[in-house]
Amino acid sequence: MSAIRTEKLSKYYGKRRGVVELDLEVKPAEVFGFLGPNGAGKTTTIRLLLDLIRPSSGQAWVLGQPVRDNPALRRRVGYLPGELNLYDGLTGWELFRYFGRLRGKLDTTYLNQLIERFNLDPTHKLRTLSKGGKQKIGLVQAFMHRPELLILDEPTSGLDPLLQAEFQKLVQEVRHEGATVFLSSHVMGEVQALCDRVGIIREGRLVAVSAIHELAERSLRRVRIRFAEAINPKEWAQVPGLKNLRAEGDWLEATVQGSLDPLIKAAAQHQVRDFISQEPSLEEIFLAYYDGRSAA
Ligand SMILES: Nc1ncnc2c1ncn2[C@@H]1O[C@H](COP(=O)(O)OP(=O)(O)OP(=O)(O)O)[C@@H](O)[C@H]1O
Repeated sequence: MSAIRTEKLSKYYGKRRGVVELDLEVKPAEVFGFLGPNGAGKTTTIRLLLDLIRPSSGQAWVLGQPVRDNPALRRRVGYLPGELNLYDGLTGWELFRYFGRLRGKLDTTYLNQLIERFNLDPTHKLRTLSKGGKQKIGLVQAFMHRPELLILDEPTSGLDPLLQAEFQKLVQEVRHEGATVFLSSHVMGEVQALCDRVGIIREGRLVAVSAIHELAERSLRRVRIRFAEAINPKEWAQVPGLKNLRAEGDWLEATVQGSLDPLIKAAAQHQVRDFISQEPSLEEIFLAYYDGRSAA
């Protein structure tokens, strides 16, 4: 059984494209990252999976069941919406109690643990909280009933680095307990740190699904190294994986495809003053992906 499956799932808002013929499969107990630029269709997909909006055509199944008109299924799923504004008039506690009642039971021990881990004060009304404060409430309510599947829309947006790390730990824990996590993001680093596989959506269409290590192998990085003395450009032309190489005086710049290891080993033969490696943007990852395909 798949944790999530969609078959030719499409959604149009009038004539506007939401998502187009999406065939998606997420396996049980995997962490799946759904990656794409703004407006690509991530939120639309998530809302379709939760039956919050209806598809124009196609079908979706969650935990082996059709999502349509299936309130029992919702209790088995934890959902973090992109925006929690609907509940602005409630305090954190009120929101947790409300969701606890909807889902039938409230494990207060686990809830209190989560509140502590996210360093949360649930006594304030949501409208008075910062974006990060609301995000913490949203995360706690998504995890608090130990759902079998978590569907999280941009889960770390607004979280400081410490809480991002706490979130990553929590995801790994629930996954070890057998839960599946589906999360959307437009930040490559977060997806790389957390996910087993990633699907890339662009203009409403799923353009690639790949294991995270394959994506990293294909991705490009811009590297700049400054040495203690002038270097010989010819030496660097031999290093595998370097493209767009420029070597002048005491510095070198190159685009590296895949592993940085050969370049680092070559650089280690000299005295290095500075080393800058830029994470590729989503656009560069897409380009590397397409380059890889056309070369294959
Ligand atoms: N209620 C709506 N009415 C009309 N068009 C919509 C509606 N919701 C989304 N769209 C359009 O559908 C497309 C996909 O939007 P969606 O919000 O799913 O993208 P996203 O990948 O989640 O982007 P973001 O990262 O900005 O949240 C966009 O072109 C958007 O303008």
